[in-house]
Amino acid sequence: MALPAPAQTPSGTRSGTRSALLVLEDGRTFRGESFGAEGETFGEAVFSTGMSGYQETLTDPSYHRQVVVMTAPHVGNTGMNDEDTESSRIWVAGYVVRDPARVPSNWRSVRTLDDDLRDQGVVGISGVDTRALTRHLRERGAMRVGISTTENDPERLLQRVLESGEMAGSNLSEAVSTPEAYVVPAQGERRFTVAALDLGIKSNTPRMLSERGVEVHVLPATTTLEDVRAVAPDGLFFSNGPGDPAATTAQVQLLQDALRAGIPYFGICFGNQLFGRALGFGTYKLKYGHRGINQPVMDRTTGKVEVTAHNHGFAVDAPMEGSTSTEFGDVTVSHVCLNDDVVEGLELRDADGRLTSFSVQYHPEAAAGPHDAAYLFDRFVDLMTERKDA
Ligand SMILES: NC(=O)CC[C@H](N)C(=O)O
Repeated sequence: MALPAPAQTPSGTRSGTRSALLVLEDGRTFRGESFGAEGETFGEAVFSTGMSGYQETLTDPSYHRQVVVMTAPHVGNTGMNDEDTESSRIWVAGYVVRDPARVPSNWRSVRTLDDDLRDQGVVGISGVDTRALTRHLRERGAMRVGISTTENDPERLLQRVLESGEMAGSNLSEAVSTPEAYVVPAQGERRFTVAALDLGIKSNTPRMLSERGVEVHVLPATTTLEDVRAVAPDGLFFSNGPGDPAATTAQVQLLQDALRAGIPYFGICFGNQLFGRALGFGTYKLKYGHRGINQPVMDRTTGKVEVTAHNHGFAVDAPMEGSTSTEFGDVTVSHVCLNDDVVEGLELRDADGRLTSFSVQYHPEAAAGPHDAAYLFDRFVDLMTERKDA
């Protein structure tokens, strides 16, 4: 017997009755219910395996132009709070969930996930078999997708999906970067100054540097070497960010100039890919990428395995064994993903074998995520300390 419909929707829950359509670029179609804003959206369909941290995922600028499919079946259970956002807004182009929380419950929750998606105009879909969708993306690879609450015909939506932009070849850094430079002060005594290029930076990165006595000058993506020098930095940092590293040239040149000037460098994710390109390696698109908070990585310099947060669809193509000599020094692959042997870190050493710069493909700032890799911020501080003492 069918249950009687509730007399009214309890406050804070989704209305969720309008139907929504999802069409992948190879024609596979899913039907579900509208979740978040109504309308139509397009992007690259990717899946994230994180069982928590949806607020940090949604607000990570690296997801710009991507439609995120959550493999965790229940999403929104702890609502949205005012502390965990990784930037000023939700960046995902669309959101796909199986079973949204009807009543969020957490002492910090101030809004529902549905409210925030709707208020920020982010189109989503719920009630989708996210296991089937994820398996499809895993087998066929990441691809373009459209979600619509206004179109009922899959063929017509497919046409628009095929007209939408591809991720490969997209340069998106300037679309997400800060328009103006700003400073995150060091906590306690200021020990170092770092110039941090914002290519889509997450709030937790300057926070983790500032906790280590670093004054962080967050600079726009269009920054020149003169702007970097004006900060008189002890180190240069390039953040995570959206888009195809192969479509980014100005920042690669800036990094090469900074390396020639002898400024120690640390890069995260997109910052690892641009470091790879600056050193002369290529980058390539992974079939479906790594997105989640439990990816095993080995630090080959210590042999230790860490459980890490990932969000990348591209990777650096560098030789796993031996070192490669470049005009900047000798490069080795310092970290590797134990799931699929993808390059997860690079290390540059001078002729005396001293570390001069390094980067990782994953997220030591890990918000949300395990904090196994936080030691990398200490490694950057140690590198700047050695430079200062030298
Ligand atoms: N999180 C990131 O920095 C992502 C880097 C790049 N856009 C990729 O998808 O691989």
